[in-house]
Amino acid sequence: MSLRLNNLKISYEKYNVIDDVSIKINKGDIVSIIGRNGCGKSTVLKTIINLLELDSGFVEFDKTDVRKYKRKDLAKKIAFLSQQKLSYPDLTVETLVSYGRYPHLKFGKFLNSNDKKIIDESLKKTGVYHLKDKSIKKLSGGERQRAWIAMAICQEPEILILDEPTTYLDVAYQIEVLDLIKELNETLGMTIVMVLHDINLASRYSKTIYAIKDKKVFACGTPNMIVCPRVLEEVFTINGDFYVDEENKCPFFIPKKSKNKKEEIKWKKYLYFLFY
Ligand SMILES: Nc1ncnc2c1ncn2[C@@H]1O[C@H](COP(=O)(O)OP(=O)(O)OP(=O)(O)O)[C@@H](O)[C@H]1O
Repeated sequence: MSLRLNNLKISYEKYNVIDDVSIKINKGDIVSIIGRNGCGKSTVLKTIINLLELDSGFVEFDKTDVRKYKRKDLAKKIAFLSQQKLSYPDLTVETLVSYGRYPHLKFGKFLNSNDKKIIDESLKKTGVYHLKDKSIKKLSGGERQRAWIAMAICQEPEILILDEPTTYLDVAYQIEVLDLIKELNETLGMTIVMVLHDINLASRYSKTIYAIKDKKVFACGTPNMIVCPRVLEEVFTINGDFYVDEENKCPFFIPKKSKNKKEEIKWKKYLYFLFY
């Protein structure tokens, strides 16, 4: 398995959002992409499954441009979970998870006993087997996220792509979902690419982090190389106190106030206007 994003340049109509981004993902890696809101993280993820037209550059999976794959063939290799939507279809967990088998079905064929076995295994691996007959509308946030992940692993992908998998989850569910993702990486050798907003979680769960700023990769490397004063000041205009998480062997930090004075002044003016 090899995945390379090469010198990507991407625009929405005339508005350029990514100027020159290259990312190399190795088999078995856990890669997180971090950066400020609107810097283009989701845009970059979408190019991996050929959802967007590129101005220039290319994405290569197993040495073949993803634009040359049939959508169904790509879906057998790469599963993509977009940011959680606020409305959910009224499906049982089992039906939702079974959708993961569709890229593997031949035209006009139904799920066979092997597909059903894979569905059951996916439900069990993600700890939602006991919920299989429940509507996904009636699940808690953490359970629902696990059900979506079950659908993705039911696809039996080599790469799992997750756009902010911890959004809307409380801290316990965030850890639960990321522990599950780590376990999938360790036990099934699944390569993980995700966008995370929480830098401490990215530090704890990633092997490699890419930080995006000004439409480019500002820095990439191990958590030790990225979760440091210079990178966080440059990318997020924040500083903080940095520590080592001895148990998880990674850096973590406690942020302090924004260093961007101009932004602070703008907000103060706005609050003044609202309240006086
Ligand atoms: N379909 C679209 N049409 C036009 N502009 C878009 C579209 N999707 C995203 N954008 C713009 O492209 C920029 C990058 O968006 P993107 O969603 O990739 O950022 P992000 O880093 O994932 O943001 P966030 O952290 O807020 O989720 C933003 O300015 C956004 O408004």
